[in-house]
Amino acid sequence: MGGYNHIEGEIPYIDLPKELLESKQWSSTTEEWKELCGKVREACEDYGCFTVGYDEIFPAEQREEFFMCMKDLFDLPYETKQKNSSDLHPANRGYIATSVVVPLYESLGVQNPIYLGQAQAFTDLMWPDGNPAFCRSMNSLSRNMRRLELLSMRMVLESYGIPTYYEAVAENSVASFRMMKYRPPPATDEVALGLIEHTDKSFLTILCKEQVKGFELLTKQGHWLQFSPLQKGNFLVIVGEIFEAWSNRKVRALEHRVVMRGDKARYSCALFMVPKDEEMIEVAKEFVDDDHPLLFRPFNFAAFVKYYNSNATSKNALQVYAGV
Ligand SMILES: O=C(O)CCC(=O)C(=O)O
Ligand SMILES: [Fe+2]
Repeated sequence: MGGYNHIEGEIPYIDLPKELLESKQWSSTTEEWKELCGKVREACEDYGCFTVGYDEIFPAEQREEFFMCMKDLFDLPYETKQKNSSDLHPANRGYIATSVVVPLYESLGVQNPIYLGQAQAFTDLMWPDGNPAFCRSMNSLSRNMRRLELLSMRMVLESYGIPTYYEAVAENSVASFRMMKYRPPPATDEVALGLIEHTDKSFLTILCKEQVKGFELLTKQGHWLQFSPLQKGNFLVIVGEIFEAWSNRKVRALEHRVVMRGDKARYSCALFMVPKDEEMIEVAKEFVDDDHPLLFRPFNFAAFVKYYNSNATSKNALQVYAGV
């Protein structure tokens, strides 16, 4: 397996040039562009994830500022956080409080904070007296993550020779932003599950991490690998189940979990590229032939989420729900 800039702890690191991230024109015929698209695709197929650096465009200070804001958010009273609610999408658009099921985990989801109005509405809900720093910071971080998400998607499609799907995928998806806090285990020498192993219900997920360990991923060889804070790249691009289905399993959804050790709380945030509720997910015809029979029947995204939410303990929910 070749071609990655760097593999540390078995996760590929891909150096996406600053110009590419800044540019609005993501199409090119140069060899360099093609080669880079190939690397992104290979990472999605072989690993289900890759890391990228992003410091020039989104400096560490700005990320740190947002993580400070997030601490204030989770310090708000339960009653306030609970105002952010959603029946169909508790994880993507609502508040998940710590409970017996997830004793260390707490999260708040916001739909499309890449738009200032949406970021403002959430901020007003949490801080009726205002919190402009939070609003600005969430809006700017999520916009940068969305840019990275769209670019990654574009590059994979380009590498498969089907860039024309890009517009539809981008337009028919929403940017679901989720902020998470994990409490440390009750005793410092204890190791405790922060978030159970799962694959994301997204096309792609961009994860931004603070310097507290805990993210673990299942390698193709079947062992759990800790994502080291020293690993190059501050953003992790993760393949989700929807992309796996749409590509007829050409790309692989990454199984991951969070394991808490030590005495520090952990904060993280992620942007999920999820289909709009009404969207039908249908395997792209280019991925089906005599050697690659159709693996998933067309399914509606919201109906699948509803099924998953009521059968959350079932593994391989998508396979059970939409597998041929
Ligand atoms: O907090 C993390 O690092 C991972 C979160 C995650 O996997 C998720 O929200 O789907
Ligand atoms: Fe996840």
